[in-house]
Amino acid sequence: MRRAHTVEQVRAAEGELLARLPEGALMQRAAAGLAHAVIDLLDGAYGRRVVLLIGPGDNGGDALWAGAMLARRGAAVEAWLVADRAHEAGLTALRAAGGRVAEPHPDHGADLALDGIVGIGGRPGLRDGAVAALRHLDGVPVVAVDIPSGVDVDTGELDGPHVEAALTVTFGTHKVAHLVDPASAACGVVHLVDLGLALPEPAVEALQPADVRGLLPRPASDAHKYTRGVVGVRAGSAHYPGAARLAVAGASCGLAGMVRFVGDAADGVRADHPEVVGEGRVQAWVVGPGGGDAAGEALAAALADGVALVVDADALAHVDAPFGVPAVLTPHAGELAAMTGADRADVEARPLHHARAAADHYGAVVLLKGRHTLVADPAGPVRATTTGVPWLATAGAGDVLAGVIGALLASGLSPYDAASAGSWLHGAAATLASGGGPLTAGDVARALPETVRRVLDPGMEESPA
Ligand SMILES: NC(=O)C1=CN([C@@H]2O[C@H](COP(=O)(O)OP(=O)(O)OC[C@H]3O[C@@H](n4cnc5c(N)ncnc54)[C@H](OP(=O)(O)O)[C@@H]3O)[C@@H](O)[C@H]2O)[C@@H](O)CC1
Ligand SMILES: Nc1ncnc2c1ncn2[C@@H]1O[C@H](COP(=O)(O)OP(=O)(O)O)[C@@H](O)[C@H]1O
Ligand SMILES: [K+]
Repeated sequence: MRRAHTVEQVRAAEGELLARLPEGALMQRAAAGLAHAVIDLLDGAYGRRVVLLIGPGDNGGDALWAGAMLARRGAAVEAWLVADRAHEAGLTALRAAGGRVAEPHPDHGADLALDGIVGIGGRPGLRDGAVAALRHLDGVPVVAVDIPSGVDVDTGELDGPHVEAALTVTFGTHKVAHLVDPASAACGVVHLVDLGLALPEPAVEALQPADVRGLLPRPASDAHKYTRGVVGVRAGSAHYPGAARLAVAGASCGLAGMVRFVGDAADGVRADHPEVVGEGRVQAWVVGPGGGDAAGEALAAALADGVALVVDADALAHVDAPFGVPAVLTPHAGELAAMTGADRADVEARPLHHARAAADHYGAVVLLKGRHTLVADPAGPVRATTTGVPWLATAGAGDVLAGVIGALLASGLSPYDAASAGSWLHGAAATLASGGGPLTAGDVARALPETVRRVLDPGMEESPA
């Protein structure tokens, strides 16, 4: 599991460790990890040109100490001080290693810039000195120290200018902004340097292949189709028959024992999936994709069964709070805005806030779709999905997602686990189907069994941030 903690949690954990370690030891660990990550990225230090952007606090201290290590290995290192003060011991170390301090200027020839403007002590936005210095670094890859300066660390929100990093090297644990958009999109690849912190339950977490492997249902040796769970799909309409077929395609990923379908598009559904049967008992319903005007009735019919639900698309407009049955609500930003009366732009700017608030309001798991989909439960950390590719932003992809989550719910996973593992698989299937190029929603559904096969193979590595 990738875990992300708040600034307050990090400060408390660091405080305990600082009291036991010699002064400066933690910063040395952080700076050494940072310098190694830079050397990896530059494929060496000797002869490379590195600019350090140095703010007033310990974040700048990390960058200065790392700069000193790079200078000792033969890099030409120049520190630009963008605040009214800078970490004294770090400055002394940089100078002693042959690095120099300079005013920001355009003729630096830098191969890379280190952003040590602010870390977890920073407020959103950047001050003028930092903005002016960054203008000279247009086109130069930036490695953010701990956090791309200017983002809101605990919410992942943006308010004013911020650094766009190619790589972020963080310390001790991930921070919320590394996982939650829009800030996480400014982090680039995120690399964690372990500091040995003892940390409490995280605020946000992201499943890794081993976590998904642990959650996925596997048929027992004496399994039959009913013990594996039956998922029902109530979807589609005369207007949107394709949504029914795509939701069924997701549900037919093989993770449940049987799929039932109720709706107008039964002929098309059976042409795609001859194994799909009609109305009957289910352990979970998927309601809403392409449901049109009949989505309210479909939701009422599914609710009458008293089983777990995935509520998507047109059915979301008929959800009352509190919802009262185990459920996953799967809005995109526009749908969540319509449900709660918020502005769509505000949902996109503050997805963590809105996902959490909606989960509390409805007393249900809310899966807010986006680049990093968020899964909020009324209790427990929010889960962010870091699998997937932008090609997945394609019509019908959400229908497939609803189907997969339904299959996992029917197999016995909790709404929280079904939503987060389903979203992870959906993103991973998109990456597999894309192979770097375009895809359709049907391609994502077809890639699901191979994605499951790969994740069940314990050799699969960590997913990227
Ligand atoms: N603690 C530890 O054990 C370890 C910590 N480590 C490192 O320390 C970092 C935290 O350092 P920190 O606490 O000194 O805060 P930091 O982020 O450098 O900010 C400093 C000052 O910046 C200012 N400022 C605020 N917003 C601003 C803005 N938008 N634009 C410009 N300036 C702004 C504000 O001061 P002000 O000017 O408002 O008085 C604020 O006080 C952490 O991220 C990690 O890198 C590692 O070494 C591992 C061990
Ligand atoms: N930039 C992006 N990168 C990766 N995935 C994305 C991005 N934008 C959207 N997605 C994903 O694409 C899917 C789109 O679903 P949705 O908006 O419901 O489409 P539809 O209603 O057409 O099925 C969601 O799973 C969402 O998380
Ligand atoms: K920084």
